[in-house]
Amino acid sequence: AVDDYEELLKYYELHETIGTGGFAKVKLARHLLTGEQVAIKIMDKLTLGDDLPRVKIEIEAMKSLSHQNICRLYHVIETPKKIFMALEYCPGGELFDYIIAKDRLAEEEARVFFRQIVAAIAYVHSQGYAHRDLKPENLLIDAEHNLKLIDFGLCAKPRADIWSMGVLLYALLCGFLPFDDDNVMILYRKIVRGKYEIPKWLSPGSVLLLHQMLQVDPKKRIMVKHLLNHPWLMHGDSFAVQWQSKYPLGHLDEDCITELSVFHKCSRESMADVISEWKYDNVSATYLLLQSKKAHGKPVRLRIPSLTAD
Ligand SMILES: CN(C)C[C@H]1CC[C@H](N2C(=O)NCc3cnc4ccc(-c5cc(Cl)c(O)c(Cl)c5)cc4c32)CC1
Repeated sequence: AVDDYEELLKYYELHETIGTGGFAKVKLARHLLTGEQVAIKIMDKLTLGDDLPRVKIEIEAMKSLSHQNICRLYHVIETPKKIFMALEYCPGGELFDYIIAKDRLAEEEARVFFRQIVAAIAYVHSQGYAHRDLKPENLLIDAEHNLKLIDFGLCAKPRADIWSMGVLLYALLCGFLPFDDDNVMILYRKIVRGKYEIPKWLSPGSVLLLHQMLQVDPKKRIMVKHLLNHPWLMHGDSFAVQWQSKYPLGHLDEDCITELSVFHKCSRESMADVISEWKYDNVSATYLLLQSKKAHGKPVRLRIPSLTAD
């Protein structure tokens, strides 16, 4: 249905499909005003069926999550038949494929990635959410080799992510899962039994941390706040994990407001008021993509629409 794409094509140039999620297709696109690449997650409401509430949950959660290790939502467009989400593009693909390609990661590289995962989860929990679907497929690698958490379709208010982070750390360090089986009942029994293989290459520090995270009894598991300055994460001269967001929603960037207010021929105050409404329309997308350009050392400049008509 071309008319469903009419609104999207006002603001983006669509390119090839770069991936498929469970009930979504993800296409590469370019935001016309800023020239920045984005990933457009395209969902058909009819085929979504009972999964529609899950998409609404993901959208509401992502609107309030602004963090350097969480895939940023820029724009939401809903038409009679489709839902489009313009998201931060991550050219490095899935962490899952990265681990497979390298067989397993050295402890130093695993530590750098795991600190980013702990920062993302500490931030998500500070906003009152739990991701609840943490796995290597849901962590993408951006252009600067940083991790970005995606797929908040299962997130909810309670907190339940520590054990999953233990499985993630095990996968980073070992290249395979601590509990695995094709038969789901056998897998379930392995999980509740809580016993897993400890390969010879694991350091004593990592064995201890895994033990503290993979406790079957939730009450015995380490808490996120104790992870932030855990000896394994602080190994060497590293400092505690800085989990706070570098881009809090409440703080607006002056340069981006200036460029937008000049472009829209309005005052900086009224531009700041419009941005602060966070409608996740093209104003939100343009502001966030200008902020991203600035963070990557690119000029905070918009393109004149007539020149983008080519
Ligand atoms: C669980 N897996 C199978 C799902 C796949 C879906 C395609 C993904 N993908 C690529 O395949 N190539 C490159 C690529 C680049 N930038 C992306 C940015 C955002 C998302 C994204 C974000 C959210 Cl929040 C979300 O919910 C979903 Cl489904 C996708 C995917 C990207 C991507 C990788 C994970």
